[in-house]
Amino acid sequence: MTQSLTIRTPDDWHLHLRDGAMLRAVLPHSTADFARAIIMPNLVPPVVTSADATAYRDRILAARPAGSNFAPLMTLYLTEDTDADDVAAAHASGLITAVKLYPAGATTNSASGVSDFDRVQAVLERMADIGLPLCVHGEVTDPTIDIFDREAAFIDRVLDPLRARVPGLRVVMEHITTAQAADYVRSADSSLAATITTHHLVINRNHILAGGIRPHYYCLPVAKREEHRLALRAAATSNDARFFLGTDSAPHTDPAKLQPCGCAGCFTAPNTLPILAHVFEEENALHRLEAFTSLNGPAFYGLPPNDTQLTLERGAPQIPTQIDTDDGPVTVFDPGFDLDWRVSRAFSG
Ligand SMILES: NC(=O)N[C@@H](CC(=O)O)C(=O)O
Ligand SMILES: [Zn+2]
Ligand SMILES: [Zn+2]
Repeated sequence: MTQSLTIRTPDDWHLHLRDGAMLRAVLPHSTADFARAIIMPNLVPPVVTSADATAYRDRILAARPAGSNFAPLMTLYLTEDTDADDVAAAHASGLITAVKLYPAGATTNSASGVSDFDRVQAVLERMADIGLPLCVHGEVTDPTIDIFDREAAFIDRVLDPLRARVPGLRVVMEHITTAQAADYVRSADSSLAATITTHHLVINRNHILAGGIRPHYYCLPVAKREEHRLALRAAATSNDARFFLGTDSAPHTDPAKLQPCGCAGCFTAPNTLPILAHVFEEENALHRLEAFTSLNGPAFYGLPPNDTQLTLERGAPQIPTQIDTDDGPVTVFDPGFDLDWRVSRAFSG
């Protein structure tokens, strides 16, 4: 039985850090295990301009624990009024790594997102020209489409036409939850990739709804049938470079989750690596964990992999069930099984 595994330090290609007290409380849980992360821009108000991104990046840098070199890779929130010149300048200066597309109304804080795709065509064409990736929350917002079908419908109705209208645009389908999304990524060329979350490798929709409703498992896109979870496991452990980790760690306070209309999001930053080691070991794919967490993402984004290392070792990790923030407690995602891998802190700085 493998007792330890040393890999290049992972990156998180989809992370919500929030702001203020929440940022200060959750950030150390990412800086402990990850060297870089793509920072989601769905603050209230959203991170829309390069000036917004500069200010947010500075708040993140200021909130890092002493000695941390964690690098926030900033994104801009695409709106129908986004200025292509501002985006191009933010890319040229190295400020941003991607632009994020939220269909208006699809998820948490997406009201400023896109309804009329004609209005973002020029920005997308400019992004294709300069090689700046578009990260996509891939769900249709048509209320007549069943929530469990919204990702698959998005591929046919929105994403495939959009990619055809903007040839060369590099796209990341974020937090994929279906076999259809994994198949679509495989069917495309290397301009298309996908992030897969920690929790979607662990739960299916029964975990949310059977035997009582479990708000802490509610996230968007909502977890689907078991066959889709298995398809995501197959994709994540396949060594296909188009699939990589984006935790979508999305903290909300317990009062915000545990109410008649609770918020969507799972907080997975503290225990993602122990959970992934468990999942990859179950799939006899521990030797492929590094590609998923540390190699495929940098390759897609044209960045070098980290030159530092992280060691996972056999043993129960010390992970709180809940963390305290000045905004209220935040519950850590419970995988529903005992963890037998932990990050070795012996050599970490
Ligand atoms: N995934 C979620 O359920 N929630 C995210 C938004 C998102 O990534 O869609 C959040 O910001 O809380
Ligand atoms: Zn999303
Ligand atoms: Zn997210």
